[in-house]
Amino acid sequence: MTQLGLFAGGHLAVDRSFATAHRVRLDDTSWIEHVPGWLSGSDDLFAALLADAGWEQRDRWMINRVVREPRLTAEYTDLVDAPHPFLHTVTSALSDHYGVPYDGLWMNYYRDHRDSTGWHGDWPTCKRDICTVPVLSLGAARRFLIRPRDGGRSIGFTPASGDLIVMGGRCQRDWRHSVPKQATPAGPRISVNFSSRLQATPL
Ligand SMILES: O=C(O)CCC(=O)C(=O)O
Ligand SMILES: [Fe+2]
Repeated sequence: MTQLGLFAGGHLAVDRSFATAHRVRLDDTSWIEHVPGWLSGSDDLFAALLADAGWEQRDRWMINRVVREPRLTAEYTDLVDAPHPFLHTVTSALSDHYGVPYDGLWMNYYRDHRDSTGWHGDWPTCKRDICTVPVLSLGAARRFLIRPRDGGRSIGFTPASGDLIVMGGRCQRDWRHSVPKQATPAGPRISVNFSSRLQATPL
């Protein structure tokens, strides 16, 4: 672990060696990677983002009615506006390791076990066949599922606070992912999704 910053008494660091990374091959062209314990000091980052990010309740049209999204969202299309300085360190470590120039953030705040994200592929942040999408988990552990686009068995992960889940290859084309609601109570969770203008631009 390299120590990269001290904020609000907390020791924040990322593992630039990605020593704990475990890659699962989904099919010939898609993969998903779990990196347990990648960020240390995650509770401090969680608390700071909860307090300082610009959380919004979004509504969306579903066929003919407006549906309130079951989570809050904070979007930073330009990394310079990131609500915490350590997010710059996190982003540069991810860009160096995965070879993608990440330059934006998309964050979800799941207030409790009733909040969720339905099955989807990332759009409009991934307009290329091949995209690498890192998602950093902070706070409560929740299930993260991925399944083939046309249906089939899902593969599940339970990223803990500080864990990274990375979707790669054709995941956003051929697979769908979700964070389901759950029956058992869970505390709040934030996910930080990293985006890149490059990947958002079709080839
Ligand atoms: O919260 C997560 O772990 C995933 C969120 C997600 O897939 C998204 O916002 O596109
Ligand atoms: Fe997503």
